[in-house]
Amino acid sequence: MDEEIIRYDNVSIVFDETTIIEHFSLPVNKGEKVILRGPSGSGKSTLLKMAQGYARPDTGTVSYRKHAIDAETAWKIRQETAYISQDTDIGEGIVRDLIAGVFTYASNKSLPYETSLNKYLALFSLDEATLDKDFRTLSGGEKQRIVIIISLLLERTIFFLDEITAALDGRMKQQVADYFLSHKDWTVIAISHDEAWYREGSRIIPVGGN
Ligand SMILES: Nc1ncnc2c1ncn2[C@@H]1O[C@H](COP(=O)(O)OP(=O)(O)OP(=O)(O)O)[C@@H](O)[C@H]1O
Repeated sequence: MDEEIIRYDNVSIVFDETTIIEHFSLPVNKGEKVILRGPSGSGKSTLLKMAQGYARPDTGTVSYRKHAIDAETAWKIRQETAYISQDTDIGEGIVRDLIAGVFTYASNKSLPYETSLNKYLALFSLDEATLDKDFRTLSGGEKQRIVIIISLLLERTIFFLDEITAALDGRMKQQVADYFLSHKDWTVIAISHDEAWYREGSRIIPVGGN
């Protein structure tokens, strides 16, 4: 039987008296690859934020594994899912130290991330020398790939991806999209305008007026 991960049920949200999202409904089952497509300002990022409890609908409900999202479930969701955005402002310092810092948190401590790190660097065409650079000196595309790698090292299987390939070149857009789309068990809700995400097996969901 299909295992429901996220469900938007008749969700509406109003900001500053403007209705941004109106009567949006979408069930997302385990393993589905959902691509949200819509004009700028149509509320795509807000929908992803709702799925992690960072935004609340004015009417309707958003559920995670059949439980309406509230403060308690939001905490659990953030432990179990990964949100990656195109905002790569994750801090300063040497890349290797930044990555190590993520794994000093109690909840991530048991993950043997070092064994996977080199595999991901190679997969996304980053030199090992990148680890010894100051994060601030990396290009936008390099920063984006490091942020993606950190999320992958956390070994989550539910991903909310907000335009994560926007700063990458054509070949790398494809490489990253392929990686997320190819894992059968992973549940992915991605916002992207890049063609790399639009392919057989992806479920394209229009948001707003398109
Ligand atoms: N917390 C907030 N308070 C007020 N307005 C907000 C808030 N969050 C989002 N908005 C507004 O809601 C609208 C939708 O924003 P959102 O970022 O969800 O759109 P989007 O479809 O992801 O846009 P883009 O494709 O440009 O990233 C925008 O006009 C934004 O300014």
